[in-house]
Amino acid sequence: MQSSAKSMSFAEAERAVQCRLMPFVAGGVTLRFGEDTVLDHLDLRLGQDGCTMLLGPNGAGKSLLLKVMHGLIDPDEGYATWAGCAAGDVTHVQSLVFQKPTLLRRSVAANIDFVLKTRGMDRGRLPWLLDHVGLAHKADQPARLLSGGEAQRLALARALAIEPEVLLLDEPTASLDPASVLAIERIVAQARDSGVRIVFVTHDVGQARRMADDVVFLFRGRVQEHRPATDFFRAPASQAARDYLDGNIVV
Ligand SMILES: Nc1ncnc2c1ncn2[C@@H]1O[C@H](COP(=O)(O)OP(=O)(O)OP(=O)(O)O)[C@@H](O)[C@H]1O
Repeated sequence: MQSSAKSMSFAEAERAVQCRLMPFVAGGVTLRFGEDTVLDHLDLRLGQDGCTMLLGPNGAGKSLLLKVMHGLIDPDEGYATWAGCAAGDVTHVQSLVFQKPTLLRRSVAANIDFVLKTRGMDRGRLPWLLDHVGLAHKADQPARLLSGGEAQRLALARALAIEPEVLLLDEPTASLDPASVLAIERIVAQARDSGVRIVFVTHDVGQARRMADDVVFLFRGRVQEHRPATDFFRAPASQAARDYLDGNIVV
């Protein structure tokens, strides 16, 4: 029998390693809490590859948008789809990592193994995952004894354990020291290079410059700008983005 790889054209083979969940398309996404409209007719389209950095001032709606993308919150109006599928139907091929990881009161290794087991993944990947995030030497240590940076690396290992097509990151390096920040960025960049689509919320403009392929700038629940990173950082189009990058207060 001919192998499927051999029967594919080059273009088909190239498509096969791309993320099958893309594009992400949001149209008219509106979310209200009482009188407050926190996402306001938000439109967004994310293409096939790379790392999208989601920037914007406090309260702009970045975390809520990630939750809508991950199907944790249904908008009051509008739609959010991944390759045409409702966000809530594809959570099994997405991982969401928060600023403060919630770890099980077990060993480092058991935290990862739990995910592999419950998701029916190959448990033989455990040593590779531990090594990949630089925690092999801490495998048997209780997870609660990890430093902040190590705990976040463990959270990333668990997120990667399911072999996600999309990795959503909500300020994963806030409050980490520079070396830990770079360690996390390296792991995320490797995931991106292996075809995982990344959407990354940060307030660290240096990090955004290092990591971004494109930038979505959110302001008052709307997408104010969505542009290639080089264009955005060279000449942000909106006053709000200019103020944000200049460190002026924009609320
Ligand atoms: N459960 C909730 N009930 C009421 N208001 C909420 C709720 N969750 C979020 N909000 C409000 O929605 C707005 C957007 O919140 P969100 O957490 O998405 O902001 P953000 O851009 O991630 O901000 P930050 O940079 O400070 O993390 C904020 O004004 C917040 O107070």
